[in-house]
Amino acid sequence: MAYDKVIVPRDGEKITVNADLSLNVPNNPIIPFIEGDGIGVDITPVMIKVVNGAVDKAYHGKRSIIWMEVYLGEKAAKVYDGEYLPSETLEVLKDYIISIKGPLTTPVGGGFRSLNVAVRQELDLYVCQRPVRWFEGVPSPVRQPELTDMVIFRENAEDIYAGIEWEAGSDEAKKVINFLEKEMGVTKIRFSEDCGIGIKPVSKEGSQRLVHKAIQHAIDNDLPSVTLVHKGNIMKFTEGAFKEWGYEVAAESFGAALLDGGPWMTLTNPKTGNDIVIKDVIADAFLQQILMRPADYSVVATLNLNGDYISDALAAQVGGIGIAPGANKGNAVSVYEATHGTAPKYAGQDKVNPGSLILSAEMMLRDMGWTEAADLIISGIQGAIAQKTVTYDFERLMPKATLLSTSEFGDAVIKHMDA
Ligand SMILES: NC(=O)C1=CN([C@@H]2O[C@H](COP(=O)(O)OP(=O)(O)OC[C@H]3O[C@@H](n4cnc5c(N)ncnc54)[C@H](OP(=O)(O)O)[C@@H]3O)[C@@H](O)[C@H]2O)C=CC1
Ligand SMILES: O=C(O)CCC(=O)C(=O)O
Ligand SMILES: [Mg+2]
Repeated sequence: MAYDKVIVPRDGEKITVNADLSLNVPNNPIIPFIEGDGIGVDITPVMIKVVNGAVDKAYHGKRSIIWMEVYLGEKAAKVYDGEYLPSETLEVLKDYIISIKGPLTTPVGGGFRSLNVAVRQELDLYVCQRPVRWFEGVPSPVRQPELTDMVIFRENAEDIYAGIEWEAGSDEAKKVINFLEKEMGVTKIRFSEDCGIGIKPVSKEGSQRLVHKAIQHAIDNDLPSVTLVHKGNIMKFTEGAFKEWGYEVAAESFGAALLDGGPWMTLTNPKTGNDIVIKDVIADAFLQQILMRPADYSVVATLNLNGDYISDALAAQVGGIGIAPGANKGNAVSVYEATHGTAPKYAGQDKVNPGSLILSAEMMLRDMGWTEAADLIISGIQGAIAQKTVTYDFERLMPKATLLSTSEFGDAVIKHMDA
């Protein structure tokens, strides 16, 4: 298929999806990439170099990734005459199934709030999967960072990220407030004259498909628990319902039974025979417990806003968002991306840590079944950190470390791939 601005390489093939959602990955898959704004220009080429290095080392030319640039954000606005979110890009991301993106700035005054959120919603990438693990030697603010080993499953399509809100004083806000007061009997809007209004949609279907994926991940990876994190004591019909629907899907789809009379549940992992506990915790208590008792948590399933906060908080425990990977996943299509943003003050300085995007690519390779290349990336990162050859974010906290630039760190990762 010919696109308007995207040049499809001749020497690659498409990844396709089977009816059971498994992937057919050719030996020369075309993978679309989005450079990203801000530090995207620094980290994306380094990620590509590291991935190519791992694939070459693992498969000696029998497999290779054929990269295809597609455009979103500021670069798209240049290529597509002012369009930040070209429909062609969304089409390519859908057609090619697996892709990877750098971070994007939300344009000031644009018609949408966040391009990143827009991509997730347009492609219905309803899972934001963010693993949090510690690499030996990474500086951490906690005493035993090795105890933090979790995978966040953040709902990615609903909640306040739907962007349904009206500015204080606007006709729309007044209209909604009027409706709430006159027709819904609401008496608790404290200052109704100057009040912004936001709506938080949370559905049964949206909650259950997310929790289903989280439980399946625990089964596939033989993990001991899935924790539903919510603020259901305050937001009963959104966050509270998420919890109820989560337990319901555990019982109805996976045969979970009440543990000691409930509400916690347990199920037997059909693949290993081990128990998986399904439990829940209120979000504020959870933020305390991840510091005090991180070993109690493994898979975490939560709503969109909680997941956003929890992602950065947990990343901090294992070294910060310089080393926090992620993936946005739908039923077939996935877009891999780091947890961090565009860090504009460092843009173009060849300074920041490319680890988050490299580890996002490592997740991508593993999901493609290219585990040998994925393993090499892990050993390369471990080796570079063990030698204390790191970027500024680690170097400033690590005694006697050698400061590397973004590109030098990428080269160090490649150098240590055999380690
Ligand atoms: N998915 C996405 O594309 C996301 C986009 N954004 C967007 O990014 C922009 C900037 O957001 P902001 O709130 O500043 O958050 P950022 O995540 O961009 O940066 C915050 C801080 O985190 C640290 N940091 C971020 N990335 C790295 C890295 N690769 N290596 C080392 N340290 C890193 C830096 O800390 P220090 O100063 O201590 O060195 C940086 O100042 C906004 O427009 C926001 O909307 C935000 C989050 C996600
Ligand atoms: O899109 C944005 O600007 C922020 C998104 C974000 O913080 C996240 O996905 O973690
Ligand atoms: Mg965030």
